[in-house]
Amino acid sequence: MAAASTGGEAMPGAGATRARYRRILRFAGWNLAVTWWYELFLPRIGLARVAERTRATRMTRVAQRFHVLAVELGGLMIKVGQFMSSRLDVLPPEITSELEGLQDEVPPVPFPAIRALAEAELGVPLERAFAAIDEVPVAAASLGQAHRARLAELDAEETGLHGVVLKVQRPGIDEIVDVDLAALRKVGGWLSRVRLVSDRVDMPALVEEFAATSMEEIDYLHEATSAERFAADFAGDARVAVPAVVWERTTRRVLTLEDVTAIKITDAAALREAGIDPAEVAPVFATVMFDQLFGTGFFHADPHPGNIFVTPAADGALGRPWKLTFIDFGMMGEVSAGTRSGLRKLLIAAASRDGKGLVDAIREVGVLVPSTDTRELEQAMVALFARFGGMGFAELREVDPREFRDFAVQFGDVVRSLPFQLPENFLLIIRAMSLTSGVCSALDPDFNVWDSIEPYAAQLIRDESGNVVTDLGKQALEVAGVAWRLPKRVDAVLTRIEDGQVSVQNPHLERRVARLERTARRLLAAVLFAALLIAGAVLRADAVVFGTVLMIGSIIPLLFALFGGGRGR
Ligand SMILES: Nc1ncnc2c1ncn2[C@@H]1O[C@H](COP(=O)(O)OP(=O)(O)OP(=O)(O)O)[C@@H](O)[C@H]1O
Repeated sequence: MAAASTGGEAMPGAGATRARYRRILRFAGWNLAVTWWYELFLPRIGLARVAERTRATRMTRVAQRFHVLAVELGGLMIKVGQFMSSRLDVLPPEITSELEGLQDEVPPVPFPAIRALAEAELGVPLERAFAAIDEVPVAAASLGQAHRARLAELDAEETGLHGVVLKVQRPGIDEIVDVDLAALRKVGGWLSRVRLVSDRVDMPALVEEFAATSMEEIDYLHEATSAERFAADFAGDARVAVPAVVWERTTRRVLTLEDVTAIKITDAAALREAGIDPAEVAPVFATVMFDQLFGTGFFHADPHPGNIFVTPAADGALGRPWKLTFIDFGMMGEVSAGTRSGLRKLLIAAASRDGKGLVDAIREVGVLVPSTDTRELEQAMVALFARFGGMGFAELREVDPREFRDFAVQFGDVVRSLPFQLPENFLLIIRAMSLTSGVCSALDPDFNVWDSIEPYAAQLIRDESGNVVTDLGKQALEVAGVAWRLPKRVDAVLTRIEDGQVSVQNPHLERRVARLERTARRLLAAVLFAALLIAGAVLRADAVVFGTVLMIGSIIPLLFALFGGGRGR
């Protein structure tokens, strides 16, 4: 792309830095002024219709201009674009879909500049550190680029590694990030003085959240630590491999990792050639991802096909014929204990068709601003359960799909009118889930990713019943509050647990918990339905892809398991 000249620029001087800062502010200032004119001034003089009529075109144009600016400036502006494209909860679809395609469209840095930076960082000439380096990068991104290399003999002996991949940051990226963050803070300050924005988004917090992620991304020591944490989480697990970090050749700006190039996970032809059935990879991949989300709580938030290899075992030495090898630990997410507790409540509320409880749980998860008036949302939830909640599988099949869609659109309006803001870790979870689901369907179109979640939902229910047993005093009232609405079987068990009739030692408890687990399958469907519908609605029913996919996705588990015969045993 011709405009990409400054994206690859090395070491900006003070003049260039100032120019960059001014350019970002000019862009933001101009677009804010135009938006103010249309959205605030025109309605005041009775011309609201003009603002409405031109809104979609204006938004598209702003996004297109930002796209050009981001590609031209590189640095954090690309990340800002990617970040905005994922904020489907707060930004209009005209902006998010235009920026969705914004990839790292920057040219690679010429090798001499990469060499200079790597040598300054490592403190030795590259010839001493490496036996060979491929000067043509494997990949070039806005913050750094990757080169294949071979370790020098001594290092190779010490580490047992030969082939490595060397990730080197773009020279001057620190200064660029500083300038970009300073400009963003300024723009964030402007925006937070606009009521329309400050009512919906905590702008300074959002900028700081973005700044923190960006600072982490330009710290390769952080990525190396994440790689090792992820490796430790799966230590001894024959399904997963992680490249080793060559710490001697790693600094904040240079990351040296074992070269683990293997078969790209979605390369069906190569998998078959290696004697691996792609359909057998899908369930393993799904479980490994859910183990992270529901088990360790530390998850890979960017599991796109380019970041996962399938590594065939040399002569079956791995204990299984192949492994999944993850790379790129720059974007990791965590599922906190608070989130898990909120999700548990969501599960119970959805299962008990408790619209108000569901809204409370959503609030607890931190998705709704505390002062929000949620009556309309509660009504929508109640209507949702009233309309579809009591139907059998056969009946649901008879429902005209347009009715689902109409309901979703109507529901979407209610949700959109609320000050929703998905916390960053939720966006990462949704991102990880949707990438996982995409990879799985590429591997096996018949594979139902929701099947793999069942055991985890069962575990959540098990945890919940554990809480009831161990923390009776605190929980009893709360549980009693929802228990009457629970499906009969769950209700009976919970009541007995509450009454102290079932103790931890009680041999019947296991059986009862096992029954709860089976019931969880039904609960799961309800939760997935509600959660995905909410997510879909929050992410806008009218967004070209994501929202719609989630909306449709939300119907599937509902049809599939909520009232599906035979699954509850
Ligand atoms: N350990 C490794 N073994 C083999 N190839 C690797 C390894 N690490 C990185 N690569 C290659 O380099 C490319 C870029 O690496 P990585 O994804 O880590 O960088 P990035 O700058 O975070 O890129 P992005 O965020 O755009 O995916 C990968 O797509 C892969 O082709």
